[in-house]
Amino acid sequence: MDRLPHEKGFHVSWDQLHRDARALAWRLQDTGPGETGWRAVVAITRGGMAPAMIVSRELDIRTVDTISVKSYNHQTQAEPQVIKAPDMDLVGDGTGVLIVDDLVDTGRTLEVVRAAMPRAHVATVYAKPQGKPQVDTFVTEVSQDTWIFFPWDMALQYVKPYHGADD
Ligand SMILES: O=P(O)(O)OC[C@H]1O[C@H](OP(=O)(O)OP(=O)(O)O)[C@H](O)[C@@H]1O
Ligand code: HPA
Ligand SMILES: [Mg+2]
Repeated sequence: MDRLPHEKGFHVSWDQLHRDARALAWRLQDTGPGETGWRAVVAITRGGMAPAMIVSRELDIRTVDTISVKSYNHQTQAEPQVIKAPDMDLVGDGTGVLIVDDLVDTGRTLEVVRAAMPRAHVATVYAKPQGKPQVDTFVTEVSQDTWIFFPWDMALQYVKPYHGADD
């Protein structure tokens, strides 16, 4: 958590992520591209891959591609760049394509992704206020000063009991 000073932490377990990604799929059913269905899911690597797997399973979308955006040069935030594009013959201008990421924070990643596929539908599991305008569908909003910790970045560990903690 060395990027920004965040006031709060929101810790997401695998179980919670599974439920929230399923809730996202549930929402997307009603906002989908109608009878033709989604043509493909594009996951934004790497955080979008686990949610994209769950969403594509729930919506029975078998075609899944990836896009990779690099936003940081070591610790310095730089102009985000697409370093791995999806198959452009497949995704075209994004019509019928569902883009999935774990969260939107500032929205800079999604700005770049949207520029590549302007007609795609963008979905994230979590959203912070600054990035919300970049997202079409999301499940849970957290405040801008909250850092979201994902299960792949955490481990179970021992916690001292309250009793005797000050000894
Ligand atoms: O809205 P933004 O401010 O652009 O931030 C959101 C992006 O940042 C994180 O990815 P990161 O670039 O850390 O890479 P990762 O998915 O490989 O962890 C997160 O998974 C989003 O993709
Ligand atoms: O709150 C966050 N959690 C994890 N990764 C992130 N990348 C940007 N914001 C976040
Ligand atoms: Mg990411």
